[in-house]
Amino acid sequence: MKRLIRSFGFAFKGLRYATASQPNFRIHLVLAVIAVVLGFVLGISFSEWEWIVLAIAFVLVVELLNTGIETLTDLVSPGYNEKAGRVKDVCAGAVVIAALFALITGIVIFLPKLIVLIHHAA
Ligand SMILES: Nc1ncnc2c1ncn2[C@@H]1O[C@H](COP(=O)(O)OP(=O)(O)OP(=O)(O)O)[C@@H](O)[C@H]1O
Repeated sequence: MKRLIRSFGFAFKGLRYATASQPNFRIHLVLAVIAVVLGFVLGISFSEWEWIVLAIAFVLVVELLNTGIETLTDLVSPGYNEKAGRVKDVCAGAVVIAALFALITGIVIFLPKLIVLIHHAA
């Protein structure tokens, strides 16, 4: 049990580091909060919540792995190295794919409901 609590402590240290050092991670956290608030306000269904939670977790996990690999790359190759650059570019590509997935999920779920809401308000 003590080991488990210690492991959670390290994990939270990693999350704190990513939040403090990565502006992109903070932006994704803010967008996640906005998506959750919109989910409650628009009263989305259970299966829609599943997609939103999946999209949020997917983006944050990919962003964390990107941060970890970036840090490791800087450790292994502090100077200029073409391959180090390629590693970071590929990881950045993974973040873009995850973010696009989340954006499309958000549009598919929220946009029709927002349009109905705006029509009712007008
Ligand atoms: N050691 C290196 N050798 C060659 N090119 C590098 C190196 N480090 C970074 N680069 C290039 O610069 C780009 C930006 O790298 P950087 O380390 O600044 O990450 P970043 O995009 O600022 O990431 P983040 O904003 O998530 O911290 C990389 O995608 C890569 O193309």
